[in-house]
Amino acid sequence: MALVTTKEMFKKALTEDYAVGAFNVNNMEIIQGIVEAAQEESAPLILQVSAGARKYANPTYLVKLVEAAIIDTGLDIVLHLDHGADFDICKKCVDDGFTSVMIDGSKHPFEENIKLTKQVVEYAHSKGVSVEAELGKLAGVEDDVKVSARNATFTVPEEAAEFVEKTGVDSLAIAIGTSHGAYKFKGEPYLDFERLKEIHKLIPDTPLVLHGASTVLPEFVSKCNEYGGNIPGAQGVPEDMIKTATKYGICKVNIDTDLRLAMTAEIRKHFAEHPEDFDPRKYLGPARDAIKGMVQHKIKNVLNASNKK
Ligand SMILES: O=C(CO)COP(=O)(O)O
Ligand SMILES: O=C[C@H](O)COP(=O)(O)O
Ligand SMILES: [Zn+2]
Ligand SMILES: [Zn+2]
Repeated sequence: MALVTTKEMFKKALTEDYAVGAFNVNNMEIIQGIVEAAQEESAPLILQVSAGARKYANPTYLVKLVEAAIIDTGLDIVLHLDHGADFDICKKCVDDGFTSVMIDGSKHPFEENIKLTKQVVEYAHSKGVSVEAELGKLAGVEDDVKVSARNATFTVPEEAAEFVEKTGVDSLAIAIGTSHGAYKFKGEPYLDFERLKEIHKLIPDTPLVLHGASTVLPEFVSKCNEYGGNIPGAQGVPEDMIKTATKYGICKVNIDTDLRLAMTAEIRKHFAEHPEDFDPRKYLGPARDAIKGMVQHKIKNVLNASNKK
C-alpha cells in the first residue's frame, strides 16, 4: 500500500480493456466515500485535485487525508493534479508529494503546448512522477457540424502521435465531444469514436484519458430538483459510450459532476425530510454514503474495474 504513479495501473488497464476511475476530491467525506468504494471493489484508484480544490481545502490537508486513506484501506492510490495550468503549479504538486500531474496546455497553440508539456515532463520524470497532457479542446460540438469544425476543437490523430513522440508524456487527454459539467449535449449525445479509434491505432501504447465523463444520471438530477434544486436540462455521457471508450485506449475516466450531484441530492433530501437537524454529521454522513454508492456503481458497472487492483 502506497502512493503510486500511474505507470503500472495504466499498463494493466490498457491491456485488459477497463478504465481506472479518476475522482475529484475536495474534503474528507468525499475522499472517504471514494476510498471505501474502491476498497470494497478491490479497484485501482486515482484521486485528483484541481486548482480550485487546492484553493478550497489547502493541499497540505488533502495530501495528509489521502495518506490517511492509504493507511486505513491498504489501497494503492495515485494522487493526481487535475488541469494544471502552468509549470509552477505542476512543480508545486510534484514537490508536495503528488505522484501524477496534468499539464493542461490545450488552450495554447500546438508548438507551445509541446514546449510547456516537455518542460513539465522533464521536471516530473526527474522526481519519478507521471504526467498527463491534453490535446484538443473540451467543448461539446453539435452533432451536425462539419468535420472541418470538429478538427478545430477535437483532437487530430496525427497531431496526437507527434505530440506524444515529442513530449514523452505518459498519458494523453483527448477531445472527442465530452465537456465538463452537467450540460454536455444540447440534443442527442455524440462522441467521435472513429476519431478515438484512429488515435488509438496511431499510439496504441499511450494510455488515453477521457475528461468530462460524468453521465449526469437522471435519477440524481430529479432527486435534486424534487427537493428544491433547480437543475433543468442537465445531460451527460451515456454509460454505454464510456464502456465503448474503454475498448479503444481510454484508461482513465474523469468523474466529478456525478459525485457533486449524488452528494447534493442526498443533502437536499436530508434537509427536506429533517428540517430540525443542524449537526453536520447528520447530513454529511449520508452524503458520504451517496458518494460511495456512486463510485461503486461506476467501478462495477461502467469502468469494469472491480478486482483489478
Ligand atoms: O473531467 C473532469 C475533471 O477533470 C470531470 O468531468 P465531469 O464534469 O464530467 O465530471
Ligand atoms: O475539471 C473540472 C473538475 O470538475 C474540477 O472542477 P473545479 O475546478 O471546480 O474544482
Ligand atoms: Zn483542458
Ligand atoms: Zn477535466
